[in-house]
Amino acid sequence: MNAVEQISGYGLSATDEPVQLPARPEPLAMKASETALIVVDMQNAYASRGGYLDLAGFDISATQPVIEKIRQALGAARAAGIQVIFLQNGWDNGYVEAGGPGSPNWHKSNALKTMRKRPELAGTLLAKGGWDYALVDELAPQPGDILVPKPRYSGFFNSQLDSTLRARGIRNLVFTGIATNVCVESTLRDGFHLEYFGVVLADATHQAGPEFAQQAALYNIETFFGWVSSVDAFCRSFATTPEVAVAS
Ligand SMILES: NC(=O)N/C=C\C(=O)O
Repeated sequence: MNAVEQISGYGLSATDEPVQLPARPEPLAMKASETALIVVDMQNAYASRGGYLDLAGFDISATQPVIEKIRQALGAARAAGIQVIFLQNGWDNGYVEAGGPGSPNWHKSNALKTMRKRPELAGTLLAKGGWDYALVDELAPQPGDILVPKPRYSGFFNSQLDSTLRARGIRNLVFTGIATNVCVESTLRDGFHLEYFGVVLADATHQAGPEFAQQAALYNIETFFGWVSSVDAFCRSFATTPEVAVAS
């Protein structure tokens, strides 16, 4: 699918008071109506055994808890009337959108390199319409969510993400997904330059590569490009029912 798709459905919640999201290096004030939860590339390619990252030799053994954390964040976002946007990375099944040897993407994409090394995989990795490209079953888009296809690491490049956000008055982007150090960070950085406030829910993300890549990405985001928070903090901040105090 090439076009942005909105699954028919829900509207915004009645209350739209600003909340203070606990975050590093400081809390961030945001209104639900000006905020989107961005789910980056939660496709079989990045989160499932037998998907692209796994076949290319990256460790994906810790992605299941990330899926569960994203599910929690999605529940809180939808209940609070926060727009949910899924990014989906990949190309047509002839790989025209991937670029040929004239594109750095052709040289750096580990999916394309893996298919060149293993010709029996040709046409399978990140190809629209295939299992590898599909979102993981646990995170199927719901009515009201928006699906934005993208052909490069940054969700803002050659996609309809920016216009989709601006048309809705959205200026805060809450990031989840895989990989923290590639598509999450690339999208958050481009968002920074387009004047979006970017927050990563760290426990709802996972790196491609060693653990230090996760820490480096989070350090960069916290220090230069945005804020770092957690799923628990996000869910509590936007909870639609007041918490009941429990006596200890
Ligand atoms: N979704 C991502 O962060 N992707 C990382 C690598 C790739 O797509 O080759």
